[in-house]
Amino acid sequence: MILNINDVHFDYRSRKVLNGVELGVNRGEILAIMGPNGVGKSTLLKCMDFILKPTNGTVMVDGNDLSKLSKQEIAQNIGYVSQRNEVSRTTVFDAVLLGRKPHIGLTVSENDYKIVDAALKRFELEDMQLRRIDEMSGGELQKVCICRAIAQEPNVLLLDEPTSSLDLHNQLEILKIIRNVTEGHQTATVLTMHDLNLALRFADKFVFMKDGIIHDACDARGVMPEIIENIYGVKVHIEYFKGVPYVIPE
Ligand SMILES: Nc1ncnc2c1ncn2[C@@H]1O[C@H](COP(=O)(O)OP(=O)(O)OP(=O)(O)O)[C@@H](O)[C@H]1O
Repeated sequence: MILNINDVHFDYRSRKVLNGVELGVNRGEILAIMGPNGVGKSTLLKCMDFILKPTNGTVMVDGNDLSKLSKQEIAQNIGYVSQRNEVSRTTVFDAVLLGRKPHIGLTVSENDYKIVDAALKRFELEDMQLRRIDEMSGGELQKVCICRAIAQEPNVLLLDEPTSSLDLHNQLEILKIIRNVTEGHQTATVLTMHDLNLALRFADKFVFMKDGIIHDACDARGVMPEIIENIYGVKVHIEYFKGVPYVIPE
């Protein structure tokens, strides 16, 4: 496993949010963290990147305990895109180049520029590369932030609701890129998402959070109506179309 979370606890002062989370992700896999609002999905992603330090438990990346790594080593291993994208006055090009920061020595290399150019092309952002990110739409900015994380070339990519501002075309395109990168580079992606059907289409594994722990873990075919009802309190049917399961609320 490239990422292993063992017995992770986290409290915001007296408020207990994570209460012994266990999960693992293999190379080449996309894992979707599902669950209702406020259950702790974003908190768990932040603990996986040590933006928040777990009050107990370990996060292991590629066999390394995150608590023993420097900030730069963590950034070489883990890329994180927040649910709330921060806006500065930089251009799209500079914002994506920032993704190379953990790898850059004294100067930016030809290889760094090559990786940035390739990422911009992949995300169809070349024509926008000189635009300022504080003048972009929510969806354009979300694409730039994911593009930057891909240019970072991390072993593990953490994405908090990566498609929340994207139109249908961009949702599918960005998730295809994430799938291709995860499989092609044999890295791992962990994402949170509220759209069950989009997650069922792109993720390999699912964990459902409830009461601060992972309540259910399965692959797409293991997602049963009982799990959805138990987690969200909504009765659903699951139908298959072209081999992909779809969740239909009653
Ligand atoms: N900085 C903070 N200080 C105190 N409590 C917080 C803080 N951030 C989040 N919380 C609380 O911790 C709980 C988990 O929040 P978190 O953002 O991890 O949930 P989530 O599952 O990602 O929710 P959503 O699906 O709505 O994005 C919530 O009850 C939230 O109010």
